[in-house]
Formats: sequence, C-alpha cells, structure tokens
Amino acid sequence: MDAVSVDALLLLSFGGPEGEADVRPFLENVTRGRGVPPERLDEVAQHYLHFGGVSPINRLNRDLIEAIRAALAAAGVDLPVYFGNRNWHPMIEDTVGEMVADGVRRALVFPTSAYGGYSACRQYDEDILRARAAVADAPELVKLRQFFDHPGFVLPFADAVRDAAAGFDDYRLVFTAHSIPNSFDATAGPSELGGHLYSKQVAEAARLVASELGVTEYDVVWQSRSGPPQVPWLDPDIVDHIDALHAKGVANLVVCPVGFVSDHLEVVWDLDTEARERAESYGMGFARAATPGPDPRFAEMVVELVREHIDGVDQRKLSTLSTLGCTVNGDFCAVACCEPPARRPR
Ligand SMILES: CC1=C(CCC(=O)O)c2cc3nc(cc4[nH]c(cc5[nH]c(cc1n2)c(C)c5CCC(=O)O)c(CCC(=O)O)c4C)C(CCC(=O)O)=C3C
Ligand SMILES: [Fe+2]
Repeated sequence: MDAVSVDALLLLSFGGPEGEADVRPFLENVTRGRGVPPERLDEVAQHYLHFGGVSPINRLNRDLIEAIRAALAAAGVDLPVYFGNRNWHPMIEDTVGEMVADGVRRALVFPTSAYGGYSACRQYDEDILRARAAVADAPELVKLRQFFDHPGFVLPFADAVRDAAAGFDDYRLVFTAHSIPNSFDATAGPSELGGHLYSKQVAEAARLVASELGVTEYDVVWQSRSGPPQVPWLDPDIVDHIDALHAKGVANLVVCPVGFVSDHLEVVWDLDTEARERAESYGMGFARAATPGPDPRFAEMVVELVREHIDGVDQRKLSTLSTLGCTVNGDFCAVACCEPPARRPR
C-alpha cells in the first residue's frame, strides 16, 4: 500500500451507559427503528441496572486508547487519538466536531469490531457518514480493515483459552459470537462472495485459535440474540448448547468469546452470568477465556493497521479469507455490501 499522511486516529465504538439514568436513552438510541420488542428492552435494561447502569465498554475503550497511545509512542508514530461512539457519549458527531476545531484534515478510524456484516462493519460506515454530514468541513475519514485473522487478535485468544483451561484435565472448547438475524448473515459481504461473510469469518477466527492450541474438536455457537422470536437468528444459542453438551456427558467447558474485542455487557452478563449458571446447574466446570482488548498485542495490532496506511507496511493475516472494511468517508465496501435485506419496521 502506498503511504499517505494522516493527522489523527479515531477509535469508533458502540458506546454504553455510564449510570442508571443513561440506560433507557441509550437503549432508545441503539434500537430506534430496529424492531426489538419492548420485553427484550426491559430485560436488557435489567442487565445494565444489575451493574449500576454502567456498561464496562467505555472504561475498556478508554484503557485501550491509553494502550494505543503508548504503542504509537513506542513505534515513534506521533498521532493524537480521539474517541467517538455510535450510541452514547462521546458521540462520534461531537468528536468529529472537536477534530475539526483541532485542525484535523485526514484521520484513520479504528472500529472496535473485527468482522464484516451489517452490525459489525457497515453500521460503522453509516456512523461515519452521519458524523460527516453533521459537521461542516469534516476531515476525510479512512476506516481501517477487518482484523478477525490478525495475529494480534488471534494469539491473545489462544493464550487466554490456555489460561482458562489450566484447571481442567479435559474440556470442550466452545467459541461464541454475537448472533445476528440469518437474513443479515445471508447478505454479509459483497454479493460476488456469496454472502455469510460474518459467520465465515467467525468460523475462521475460531479455527485459527483452535489450531494455535492444537485442538481439533470444538464448537462455534451464538449468543445474545434479540428481535422477535419468529425471526430466525444464527443458532444454536450458547445456553441451549450447554444443555446439549451436558446430555453428551461433557464435564468441563471453556468458552472463548471470539466475537468480542473486550469484556462488554454481553460477555459479563450473557456468558459470565447466564451461561455459567446453566453449566454450574449441571455440575459442569466452566471457564471463560479473556478477551484480547487489554492484551498489549492488541494495541500493537492497532498501530500496525495504522502503519499499513502511513508507512505502507505489509498486511499480516493468518487466513486467506478476504479482508474488507477499509473504505473512505463511510463508503460501503461494495454496492449493497452487508445491506440488511429488508427495511426493518419503524
Ligand atoms: C454483531 C454484533 C455485535 C459485534 C460487533 C460490534 O462490536 O460492533 C454487537 C456488539 C454490541 N452490541 C451491544 C449492545 C446492544 N446490541 C443490541 C442489539 C443488537 N446487536 C446486534 C448485533 C451485534 N451487536 C443486533 C443484530 C442487534 C439487534 C438490533 C439491531 O439490528 O441493531 C442491543 C439492544 C438490546 C438487545 O436486543 O440486546 C444492545 C444494548 C454492545 C454494547 C455492550 C455494552 O454496553 O457493553 C456491543 C459492543
Ligand atoms: Fe449488539
């Protein structure tokens, strides 16, 4: 890649509430026009309220930004790092306004999601489009590529599984990622690749982690589905899968949340609380592998993705699956790439 000059890095994430009063307005922002039933919203609100209305995601992102700053400095790259979110403060529109005030003309954008698909990739392009439309003289915003098969993502997961499994003689390795509607998976990726980019990349990341560990038998399952029950989402669900593993006589379970960059609410609630309780109800051993976000190799990976642009360094990736996601000013990777198949009810 030819080197280009940039004057900032923007970490773009999902956002989460920081107190009880934020929970409802945050959930309204997330689900506006998305057809999530009110009962599901009440349930998710309870999960947040269980933690005092504070999502772990903002602190984790702030920690990650500090680690990225240190890794940039160690690599001799002088680049300010900004923080903006889709659904909660600091909102990306406000951050881009701040960048304009600081004189930023061209910035790279690191989205905190490793995968393709509507929710994991294209929606971040929509955030960039929205922010640029809202701010006069907005800088050029170049999104960094997907990193599901980068060693800085895969190797920390492999070490984390090893650590989590340390207490077990024998265990079943189960990978989990956020479920999405089947129809979203069917349209994930550019149409010439035949769809299912999200589930293919999740399967590939799982294969890479397992092969690093020398594990040949494992499962890939899904979690945190929402939406009305009549709409099919990727399955099986992790909790149902635990029932099935118990029926097969599995004694110990190591769960690797390969769909997630850090320990946000879906990890600490849906896995550490719900899945753990189900496993323990059967007397199964349960351990959850750490997410890669806090691992120094993850921040180093972000710097490497930046240097692919500013220094023209080669892409490191462990799979041959296509890597997309790198576009300018909120463009989509291809026409209709990762487009949700039907406009959801307003
Ligand atoms: C693929 C995927 C990722 C991974 C990629 C990425 O990381 O971006 C992800 C991440 C996250 N999802 C999050 C939170 C929520 N997601 C929801 C709803 C939904 N997620 C979906 C998919 C994904 N979501 C989908 C298809 C919906 C249905 C509505 C719609 O079509 O949009 C809802 C509404 C309530 C509910 O129904 O659960 C909430 C509150 C948080 C923050 C957690 C925290 O606070 O720590 C994070 C990082
Ligand atoms: Fe989500």
